[in-house]
Amino acid sequence: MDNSLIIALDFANRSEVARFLEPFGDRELFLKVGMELFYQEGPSIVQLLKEKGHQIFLDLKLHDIPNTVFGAMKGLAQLECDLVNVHAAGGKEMMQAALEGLSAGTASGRKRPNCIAVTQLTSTSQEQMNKEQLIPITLNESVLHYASLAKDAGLDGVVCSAWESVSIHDNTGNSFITVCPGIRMESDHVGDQKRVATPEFARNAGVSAIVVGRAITRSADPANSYEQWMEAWKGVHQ
Ligand SMILES: O=c1ccn([C@@H]2O[C@H](COP(=O)(O)O)[C@@H](O)[C@H]2O)c(=O)[nH]1
Repeated sequence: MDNSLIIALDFANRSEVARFLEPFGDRELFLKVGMELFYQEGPSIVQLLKEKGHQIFLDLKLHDIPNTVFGAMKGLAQLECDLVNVHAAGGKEMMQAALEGLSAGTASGRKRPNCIAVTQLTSTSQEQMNKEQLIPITLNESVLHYASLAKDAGLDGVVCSAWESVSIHDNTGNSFITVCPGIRMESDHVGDQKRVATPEFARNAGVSAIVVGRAITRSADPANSYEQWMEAWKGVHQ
């Protein structure tokens, strides 16, 4: 997990994924399969990508009653992904059920996937949280609260913005994973993201892994773009 750059495969189907991955050749990557791709292609897309040696973050953000999340995670565990997630807003009991489901579905002798909780989506602003979610505290406080809840539930880390990573690590310890989307180069379009940060900022904030989607997937030269992102993220020439 440490210092990974996870590419968000926000594509509609496997043909688009194959076209995107073609220029990377045999390079083994850390790939995120989210709702768009999974709902179209189902579990077989995960199996296909794993057979090619890629690590997988299955980003389905489960949020339901504990019993349902238990059953869903038990099934998802059989895909043997590296990382899965839930929404912390589902509560501590739901997060514990997610872990129990993962353990129940993981074959004996295998390590269960890491499980992390979304705190506040990186597309959420302070104003939106206060006015729409009616949470009358600062966004940073809300993120820290959800991170503590996730830690108490036994989860391995959280999804947050790079801006919150230092305070989360201060509160929960450095081994608690912070996975951060909303990463942009200075010149990139922010789009629908609200809490954005550059890869350099994320590195200096001790972020465990960054998630990069459109800046790479919509690039005219994705393999070259990936190299540039890796340089910016790691701070060295690969
Ligand atoms: O809080 C969150 C949780 C998940 N995401 C996901 O990350 C990528 C970001 O894509 P970009 O194109 O780099 O903006 C996308 O798949 C989201 O579903 C997030 O952005 N924020």
